[in-house]
Amino acid sequence: MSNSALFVCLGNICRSPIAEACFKQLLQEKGVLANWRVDSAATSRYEIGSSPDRRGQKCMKKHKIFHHVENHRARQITAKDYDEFDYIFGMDDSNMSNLQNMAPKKSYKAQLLLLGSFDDDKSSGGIIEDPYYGTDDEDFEVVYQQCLRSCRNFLQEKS
Ligand SMILES: N#Cc1ccccc1-c1cc(NCCCN2CCCCC2)c2ccccc2n1
Repeated sequence: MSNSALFVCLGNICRSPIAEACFKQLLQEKGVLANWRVDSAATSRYEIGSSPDRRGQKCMKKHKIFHHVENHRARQITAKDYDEFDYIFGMDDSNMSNLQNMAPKKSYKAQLLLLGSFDDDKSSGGIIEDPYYGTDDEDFEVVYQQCLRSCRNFLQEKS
């Protein structure tokens, strides 16, 4: 059974830490978290070393999932990640094209997947928008709900 997933967004401080935390929470509820390696990363170098965005922290604390990523510090994806992870999830089309362009020239293990493609609510067209310039908690709550539905459906499809 494949057991490693990397969640990726532009800066690794807003969307991908929330997705990582949702995925870990679902695995913990299923009693299989110990079987998985789960992490998150950025396509850019914008925020390397930064903690998750404070608005995202607030949202994750509200949903009691911040403990899964409270020690996370933003990092940029590496070529090694493409051979170490079974699944690499991007959040939007820009992430997906960056992931394709940053991939090693040779073949690699990871499947590159748009996380929102697993969301049964199709109103966002599978895109989890960047909330960085979002002005309130609502934007982060929308990201959280999209990530939770998508991660839940992905795990159901896998089992
Ligand atoms: N870029 C863009 C962009 C476009 C549309 C919506 C959001 C963003 C946006 C902007 C950010 N940082 C501000 C610009 C950073 N500097 C850009 C020029 C190089 C030096 C760094 C973000 C930081 C962390 C996570 C997500 C972010 N997302």
